[in-house]
Amino acid sequence: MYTFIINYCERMKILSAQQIHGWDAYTIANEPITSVNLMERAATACTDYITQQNFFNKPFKVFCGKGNNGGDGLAVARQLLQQHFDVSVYIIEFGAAGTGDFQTNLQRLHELTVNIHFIQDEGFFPVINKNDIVIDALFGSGLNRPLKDLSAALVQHINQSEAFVISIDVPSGMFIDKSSINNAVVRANVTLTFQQYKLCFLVAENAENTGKLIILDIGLLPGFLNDIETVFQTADAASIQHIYKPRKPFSHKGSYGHALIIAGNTGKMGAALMAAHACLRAGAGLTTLNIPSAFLNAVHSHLPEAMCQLRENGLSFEKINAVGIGPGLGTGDDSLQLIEQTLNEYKLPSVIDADALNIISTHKRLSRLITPGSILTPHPKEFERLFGKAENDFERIDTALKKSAELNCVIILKGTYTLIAQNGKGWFNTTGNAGLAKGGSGDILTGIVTALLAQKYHPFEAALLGVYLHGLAADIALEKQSQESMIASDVVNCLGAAFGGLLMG
Ligand SMILES: NC(=O)C1=CN([C@@H]2O[C@H](COP(=O)(O)OP(=O)(O)OC[C@H]3O[C@@H](n4cnc5c(N)ncnc54)[C@H](OP(=O)(O)O)[C@@H]3O)[C@@H](O)[C@H]2O)[C@@H](O)CC1
Ligand SMILES: [K+]
Repeated sequence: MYTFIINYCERMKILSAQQIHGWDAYTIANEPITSVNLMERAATACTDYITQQNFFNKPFKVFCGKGNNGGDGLAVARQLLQQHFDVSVYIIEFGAAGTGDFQTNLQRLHELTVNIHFIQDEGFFPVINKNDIVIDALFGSGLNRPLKDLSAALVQHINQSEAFVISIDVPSGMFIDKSSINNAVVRANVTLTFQQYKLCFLVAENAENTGKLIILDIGLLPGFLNDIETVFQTADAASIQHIYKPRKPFSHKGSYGHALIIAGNTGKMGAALMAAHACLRAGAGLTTLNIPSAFLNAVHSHLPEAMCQLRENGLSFEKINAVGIGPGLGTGDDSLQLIEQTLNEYKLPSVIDADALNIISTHKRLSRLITPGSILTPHPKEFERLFGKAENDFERIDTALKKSAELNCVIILKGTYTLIAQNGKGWFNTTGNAGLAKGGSGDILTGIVTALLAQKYHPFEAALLGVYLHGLAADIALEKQSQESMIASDVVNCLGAAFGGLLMG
C-alpha cells in the first residue's frame, strides 16, 4: 500500500459536530472550567474581534436561539453593552426552555438592559436597517435538521437586509459536516468560529454564506485531540516542515532524480513549458520534456536547463524516476497512445493531470492500468468526468476519499482548499489565494509534484508538500502582484522564497 501516515499534526484535525461537543466537555472537565465560563471566554474572543473593527456608533441587533450558540450571543450582547454600544437582543421562541448557560446569560443580561425581545412569530421581526450590525447567534454546531417555519423566515429576513452580518461559530442553518445546499442559511459577512477549521468552511458551496472566516482561539485543551480519529485534517506549516528534506551538501544532480514531463501539443506548448519550469525550480536533478519536434527551439530558448525527447522518436523511460503527464497534451489519438504506453510501461508512480485525466475519463479501461501510488490532479470538472457528477461538494469529497482507496492512488482535488485524498482520508491545504484561479496554475502544480516525486518523496508527501509550496509561492507572489495580475510564471519565480520559508521554519 502506498498509504503514508502523518500523526504529528494533531492540532489540525477537523472534527465532526459530535467531536466538537466532546472537546468542549473535555476542556470543562480537565482544565477545569465551568461551561458558563468557557462560554464567557468564547464570547470575549468574539467581542474583542468585534470591537476592533471600527463599527463606530453603529447599533447592534443580536439574534439568539435558545441553545449555547444563543448563550454566546447573549454574553456578547452583555459585553458590548458594558462597553457602551447600542445593543438590542432578539430571542427566537420555540416554547422549550433554553440551555442552562443560555438561562444564566439571560439573567445576567436582564440586569443590564430591558432591550430584550422574544420573537413569537413573524410579526415580531424587527426592522433591520442598513446601518445595523447583526450578530447571528441563532444556531451553531447543535443544528440537527434544516431550518423551517419561523427560524427559516427569520434567516430570510436577515438575509434580505443590507446590514453587516457577523455569525457566531457558524452561519445559522449551515451544517458543520454535511451539505446545506438549498437550505435556509444566514449569509454572513464575517464568521467567527472557534478553535479550528470545520469541514463546512473548506467547501466552495458555503463560501458565500460564510463570508470572511476568522478562527478564534478559545483555549480548548489540545490533549483531547491526541486520541481521536478524524477523517480530515488540515496541513499546517509544522506538518509540512516534517516532510521537507533539505538538500545535502555532498550531493549531485543524480541525488535528486530525473523527471520526465510528457506535455504540450500544437497551441498548448505553454503548458509544457510551465510544467517543466516548475519542475526545474522545485528541485529535480534533471528535467526532460517529451514534446513534438516542432517545438524544440522554443524549449531550448525558454528553458535551456531542460532536456528534450522528441515525441516523433517515441517515449523512453530509461533512468526516469518520475513522470508527469498531461498538461497541454490534447485529447487526440496520439495522446491516447502516449498515455496508454506510459501506463503500460512505466511502473513507478506518476503525476497524471489535465488531458491525461480527460483521456482516462473517456477510456475507463485505462484507470485499471494506473500504477499504485500515482497522483491524480483533477480540478472539479475533470473529477466529474472521471468519477461522475456529485450532488454537492461534500459528496465529491466523499467520492475522492473512496476512489483514492479503490485505485490506491493519491488524489489532489484542486480548489480553494485543495483536498489531498489518500486511502480514504483527506488533508486540506490552507495556503494559496484566488490569484491561482488562472490558466497555467495546474500545469505548474504538476511540475512541482513531479519534481518532488523524482526527489524520492513518498507520493503522499510529494502531493502534500507540492500543493503547500504551490499555494505558499502564490501567497508570496502577492507581495509584488495582485490576485488579478499574478500569472503562473510569477508563482514559479516565487518557489525559491517558498522553499526558503520552509527552511526558516
Ligand atoms: N463546543 C465548543 O467548543 C463550544 C461551543 N460553544 C457554543 O455552543 C454552540 C453549540 O450549542 P448547542 O449544542 O447548545 O447547539 P445550538 O447550535 O445552540 O442549537 C441549540 C438547539 O437547537 C435545536 N435545533 C437544532 N436544529 C434545529 C432546527 N433546525 N430548528 C430548530 N431547532 C433546532 C437543537 O435541539 P432540539 O430541538 O433538537 O432538541 C439544538 O440542541 C456552538 O455552536 C458554540 O456557539 C461555546 O459556547 C463554547 C465552546
Ligand atoms: K450562528
